Amino acid sequence: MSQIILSINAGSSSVKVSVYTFNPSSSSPPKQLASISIAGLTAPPVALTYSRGSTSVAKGKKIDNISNAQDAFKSILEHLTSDPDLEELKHPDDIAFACHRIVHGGDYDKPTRIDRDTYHHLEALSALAPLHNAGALEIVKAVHASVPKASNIAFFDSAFHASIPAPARTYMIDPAKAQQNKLRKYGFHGLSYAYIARTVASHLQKPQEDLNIIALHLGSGASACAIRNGKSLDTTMGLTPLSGLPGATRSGDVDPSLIFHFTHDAGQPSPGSSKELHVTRAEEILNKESGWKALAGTTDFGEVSAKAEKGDEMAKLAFEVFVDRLVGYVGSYFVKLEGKVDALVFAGGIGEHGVQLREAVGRKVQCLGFEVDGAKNGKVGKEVVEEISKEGGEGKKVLVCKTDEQEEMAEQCAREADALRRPEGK
Ligand SMILES: Nc1ncnc2c1ncn2[C@@H]1O[C@H](COP(=O)(O)OP(=O)(O)O)[C@@H](O)[C@H]1O
Ligand SMILES: CC(=O)OP(=O)(O)O
Ligand SMILES: [Mg+2]
Repeated sequence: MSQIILSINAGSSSVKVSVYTFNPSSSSPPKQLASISIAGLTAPPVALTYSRGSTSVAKGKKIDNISNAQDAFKSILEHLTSDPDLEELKHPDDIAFACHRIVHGGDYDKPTRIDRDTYHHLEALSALAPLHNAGALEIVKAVHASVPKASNIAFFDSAFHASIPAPARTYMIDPAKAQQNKLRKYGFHGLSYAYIARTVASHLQKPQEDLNIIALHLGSGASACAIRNGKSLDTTMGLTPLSGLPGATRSGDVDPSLIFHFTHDAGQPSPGSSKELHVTRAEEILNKESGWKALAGTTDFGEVSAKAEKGDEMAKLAFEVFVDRLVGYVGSYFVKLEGKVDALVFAGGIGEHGVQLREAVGRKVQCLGFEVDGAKNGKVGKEVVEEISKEGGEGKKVLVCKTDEQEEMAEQCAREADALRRPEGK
């Protein structure tokens, strides 16, 4: 009999949920029934978008009285269970699995059922990533209360990077301190990179074990990943999602001593800090008050690109800083992969929609054998993976991949459903 999977992706300012059905006794992949999101939690208006199959039911509909991830999830569940046309999901008890994207998974390297012990482990881990894990854990609590029959499964954004070798994941600091405080590179966006590796291998008709790519996940948080033989070899985010590339509100890499010249309050708790959620002023400035919002005044990279084209100096600078850092990592990863690269892959909101960004990066990495075709770049369609490189060339492809973290969780959940399901009576 078919079962329902709810895939929940709690971002810093939005909650996205996709609903899937799958048959545990068949090997067919899960089928998406509906997709719903509430965005604008940190910068109102709060807006709901809902589609069922190919029907768009609501797009950016303003909703009131919601300001946190937990309330957003409750409202989403209410919308789904009260939609008369979503016949497979009439009651919370119809949900067999609730999949949660947890950004920081510490040493966890695979999907894990959340029981009392794992929940406490995850709470303790939040100290390493207070800005990223807190919303997701709030939703785990809400699901536990309102969907009591579901098996809750944690999918970690860091798990895909468990294969990064020691020289790339070690910081050159006192090893005893590093071990004691778990200070190392973890890496994030791993669900997205797992999806990219799987779908790009299939597009190139190669076994995933033979796939070598440089993948760029560019959304409000941005990172790059060198993938060798289908596994993560290195990535730009580190102990937390702050390092590496800049983002919408994140600085990316800076000299670590910069913050003491920026503010004398660097180590003080930020005004938004609470007993449960300890965030310093330094973390707040570098995570929430930097990036292209600081330089160009907007978190929307589409707007940065449009303003840059019209000659706005600060938007142009923000655009060029991003390109500068991106091509630096592409060069570095090209060397780490010893030049054996099947494709450069753009993904995430900016990777999918940023025509100017892809063109600008393409121009600078041409020396490595990647050539972006202007016409193809301008008309990327709806396929999961599309080529934007020139025919012929040196055989190094440039691709755009419509990555989907919710679908990746549903796929992995369906594949391992028997092992992940909650034992009877627990
Ligand atoms: N036309 C566009 N050109 C460049 N960037 C765009 C365009 N449209 C959307 N974006 C960017 O995509 C981002 C959203 O990407 P997404 O991967 O969904 O982000 P999130 O990290 O929130 O999951 C937006 O914040 C915006 O910066
Ligand atoms: C890990 C991370 O930065 O996630 P997001 O891009 O969704 O904020
Ligand atoms: Mg994202």
